[in-house]
Amino acid sequence: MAYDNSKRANASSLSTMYGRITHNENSRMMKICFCSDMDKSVLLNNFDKRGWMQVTADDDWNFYWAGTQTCRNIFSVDSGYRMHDNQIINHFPNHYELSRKDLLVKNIKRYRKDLERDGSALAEKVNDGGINGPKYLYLDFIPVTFVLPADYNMFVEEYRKNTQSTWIMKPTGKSQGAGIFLINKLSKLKRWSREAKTSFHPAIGKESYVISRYIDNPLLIGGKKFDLRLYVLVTSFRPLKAYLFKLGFCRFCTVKYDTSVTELDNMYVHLTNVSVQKHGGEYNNLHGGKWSVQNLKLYLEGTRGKKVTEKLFGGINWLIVHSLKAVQPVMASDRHCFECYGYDIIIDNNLKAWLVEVNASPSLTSTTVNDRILKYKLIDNILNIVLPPDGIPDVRWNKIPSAENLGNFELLIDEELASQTQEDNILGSMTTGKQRINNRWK
Ligand SMILES: Nc1ncnc2c1ncn2[C@@H]1O[C@H](COP(=O)(O)OP(=O)(O)OP(=O)(O)O)[C@@H](O)[C@H]1O
Repeated sequence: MAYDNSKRANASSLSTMYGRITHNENSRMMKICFCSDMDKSVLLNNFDKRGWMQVTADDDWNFYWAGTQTCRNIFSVDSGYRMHDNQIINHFPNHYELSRKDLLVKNIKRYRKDLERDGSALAEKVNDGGINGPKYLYLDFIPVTFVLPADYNMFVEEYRKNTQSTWIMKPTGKSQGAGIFLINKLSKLKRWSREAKTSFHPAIGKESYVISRYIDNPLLIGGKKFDLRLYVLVTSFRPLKAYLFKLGFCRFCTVKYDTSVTELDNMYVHLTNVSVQKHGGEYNNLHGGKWSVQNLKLYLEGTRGKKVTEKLFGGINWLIVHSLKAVQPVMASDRHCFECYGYDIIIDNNLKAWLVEVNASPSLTSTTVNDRILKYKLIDNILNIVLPPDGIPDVRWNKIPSAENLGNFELLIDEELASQTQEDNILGSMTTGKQRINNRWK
């Protein structure tokens, strides 16, 4: 879709009907015009409930729930499109700095290096005697990852340090488990490269992949692997303002976890994506292999204790905040934008949380009744946070929602409100005092 200013002129039919929405008394009577690339009931029902009117992208919209590509088009220099103060949109133009697997890793690695160079205590390293050398004490929350083909030689070096490790290969440009496979031998990677005609020679390779150390000791419940899907709303990157939706869920594999080599290609054992699991014979349509985060918390408090459970969830908040801080310098923090990210997190059996991926367009498809309720609430709560108290999109608003408008979201960080305090709180909920911080990550 191409955008140009002439389209804004074409939008006059609606503008004259309702008038440009401005912050005067009349505006309170006016309808909000929304545009959506997605035909999802959880979205449309929410807009409908608010009495909003659907318009096309060529009209003068106030609120756009767009696909990532549409958003990039709108912000592209070529489009010449200028948003006015009463327009907001659900993506940051370069969200891919966080949501593309290779860029996420690159940004986190750079963030750690920058902190290290600045002598920050956050970049402290510890030598746990492992063959892989010193680890970051507080920022070791992504599995060791390389981008292929660019980092092939570095990967081989790492692989040779421990040839017993399993690795997971993921194409950077795909989702829903497509093209993912596990390897436990370099020869398997080489064979695949030959068969797929994909060269891992840095100068020749075309499609890019990430290869990550496979977390082979996931926390199992009922013998099955699961990951967490958490929703994080960012309303600004500079200053950073982020909220965590408390109603996340676990997504379970349908087949019991099994590390034997014969099961390495069995994706029902290893990949937690619903898009993969729903094709399995064991998939349950009623609960969809999902469990609420609240249930997980109760289960962990009962089986492992309250303290370690709190520490785990503090650690999750910590990794979310620092993944956002890692992309903060490179994100175009346009005031018209907000974004709801789907965080995929795996917990290992030592109750350590690992960030697997961040999705910029988490699925709004509902696979179960509970799913529909949850996603409807998610959208409702997002709207309450991104809209000023009078409900009219306005980029001049200070983006400080009232406590009652947070709904099921909790504030993770608002650098404008109290920069250090919240970070301390997050760290504090993981542990208190330096010594205990050290213990946390040992
Ligand atoms: N390093 C890892 N260790 C263990 N399991 C992993 C690892 N990376 C990914 N997985 C598993 O593979 C699944 C798919 O990985 P990932 O989410 O990165 O890919 P995707 O296909 O892009 O998924 P999505 O549709 O969520 O975008 C994860 O949900 C998780 O179950």
